Amino acid sequence: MKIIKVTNELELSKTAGEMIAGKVRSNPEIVLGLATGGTPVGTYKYMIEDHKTNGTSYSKVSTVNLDEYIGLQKSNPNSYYSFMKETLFDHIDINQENTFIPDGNASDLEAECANYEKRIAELGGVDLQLLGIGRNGHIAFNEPGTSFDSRTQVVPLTKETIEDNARFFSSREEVPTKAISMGIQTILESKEIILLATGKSKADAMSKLINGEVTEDFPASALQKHSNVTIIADEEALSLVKE
Ligand SMILES: O=P(O)(O)OC[C@H]1O[C@](O)(CO)[C@@H](O)[C@@H]1O
Repeated sequence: MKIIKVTNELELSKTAGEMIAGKVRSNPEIVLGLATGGTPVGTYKYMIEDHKTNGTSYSKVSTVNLDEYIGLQKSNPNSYYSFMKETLFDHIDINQENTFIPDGNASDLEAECANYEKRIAELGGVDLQLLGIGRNGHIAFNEPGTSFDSRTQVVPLTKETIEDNARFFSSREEVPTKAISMGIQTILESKEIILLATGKSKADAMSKLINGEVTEDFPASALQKHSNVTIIADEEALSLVKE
C-alpha cells in the first residue's frame, strides 16, 4: 500500500482531487467508484473547481457509488442520491444517466443488488474506487464480520455506524438501520483504490488497516490483499501507524 501523509484536510482534498482529475484527463471514459460520508466532500469540491477552471470533462465518465440507505426517498437530503447530486454531479458536466447508485427503495432489494453487480460488470468494472473508512473498519457499509467474498447485498448497520452518521440527521432515530452496499469482493475487483482518512477518530482504524492482521473482523484489512491501493490521510489519522 502506498501511503501519502498530508498535513490537513485541505491538502488531502487537493491531493486526492488532483489524482482523480488526472486519471479522468488521461482516460475520459473512466469508471469511477465514488464514496459518501464527510471525508470526500473536499475532494469533490476540488474536482468541481478543477472542472470549472481547467475544463476537466466528465462527459464520458461513468460512476458507481458504494452504497445507499434503505428506506430514504431519493429526495431526502440524507439519501446518497441527493448527497451525490449536491456535492458533485450537479456541478460538473457528467451525464447523470451514467451515474449509478443502488436503489434503496426498490420493491425487490435482492434483485436490485444482483442488477447492481450486473451493471458494474457491464461497465467493465471499476477503474478507480474512492473509499472512506469507518471507525470500526467498515468500507462502504460492510460492517465487521462481513465475508471478504461478499458482493452487493442488503446489510444491517451497527450501532456505532448509526451513531457516527446521526450527525447528518436531525435525530438518531431517523438514521436507517439497513443499507445496500457493494460487497468486499466487488470493491477488491476495482483496478485501483484510493482510501481517504482524516482526524484522530480514525487513528485506531488506520493502524489496524496498515499494521494489523487481515481478518473479516476488520473489513478494511481486505485492502491488504489488493495490489494497487493508495492511502491519503492526515497526520492525526496516521498517528498510531508504525512506520
Ligand atoms: O467520511 P466519514 O463521514 O467519516 O465516513 C466514513 C465512512 O462511513 C460511511 O459514511 C458509512 O458509514 C462511508 O460511506 C464512509 O466511507
